[in-house]
Amino acid sequence: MTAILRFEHVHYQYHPGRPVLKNIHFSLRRGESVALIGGNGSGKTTLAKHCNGLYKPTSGKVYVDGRDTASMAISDLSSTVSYCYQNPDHQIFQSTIWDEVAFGPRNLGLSEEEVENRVTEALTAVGLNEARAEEPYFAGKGERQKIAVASVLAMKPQVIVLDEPTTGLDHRGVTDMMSLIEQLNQEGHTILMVTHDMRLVARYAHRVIVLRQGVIIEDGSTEEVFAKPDVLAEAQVEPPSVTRFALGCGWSSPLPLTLEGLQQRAAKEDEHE
Ligand SMILES: Nc1ncnc2c1ncn2[C@@H]1O[C@H](COP(=O)(O)OP(=O)(O)OP(=O)(O)O)[C@@H](O)[C@H]1O
Repeated sequence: MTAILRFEHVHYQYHPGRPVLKNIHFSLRRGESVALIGGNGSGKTTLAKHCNGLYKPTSGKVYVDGRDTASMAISDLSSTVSYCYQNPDHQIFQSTIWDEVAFGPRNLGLSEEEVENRVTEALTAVGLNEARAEEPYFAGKGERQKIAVASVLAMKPQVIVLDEPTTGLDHRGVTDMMSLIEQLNQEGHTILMVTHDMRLVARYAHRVIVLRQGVIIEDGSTEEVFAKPDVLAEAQVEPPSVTRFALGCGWSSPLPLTLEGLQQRAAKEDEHE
């Protein structure tokens, strides 16, 4: 797999002398499903907003499909990588659901027929095609979240960056949203998901990047990272109960965890909820 997104020694500060991201260096390969985790204020959203050029590094480089984001507009990058806001209300601004989802494809200069096709496909994927004429602001939180995801889908980006996509959703909403994200990944989209929900990480991510105070302190396969409770504790991340269960059995670290085992147990816990 080749790199579709590459951070090279990225530093970022909102205020001089107060760096929020420090020497961030990693690549995402095509088709990966990666979770970005860390405690509150560790820099996850700031990092995520660099992926599509919303933020430009204070120093260092971000490359999207080999192109330096520093010299590109968000609109030029949006067909390759799209960022889905943590709060859908930061993203939604049109008066109907259809217009909201059509906004991005229209900006790409596509024909009205192609725009219609993409909107229908994206709204169908999130189960909202019937509601296309409604006003997004009257939709519930789960539906607004889906509208925001549909808007990203309609751009057909190769990389989808999702910032806490399940926040505020009920159990059914979380299951629907995660099934959709899993399906997109299986169709070949690269996924980078910011989340505090370690059970979702155990079930859906193949790789985990751990941030602490703006520094990547771990980057590895999900089973490798969850086998390091000391790293998770350092990052102020509560390990999923599946790894606590394994630790409780007295297994020595590194734990004999497999991705399949993690996924199965996380799925079982979901069913029992
Ligand atoms: N617009 C801003 N201006 C100034 N400082 C900011 C701004 N946005 C975030 N910060 C600061 O940057 C640091 C990283 O914030 P960020 O939101 O990226 O972290 P996070 O890991 O996503 O947090 P959370 O899990 O709480 O969403 C925090 O100290 C935060 O206060």
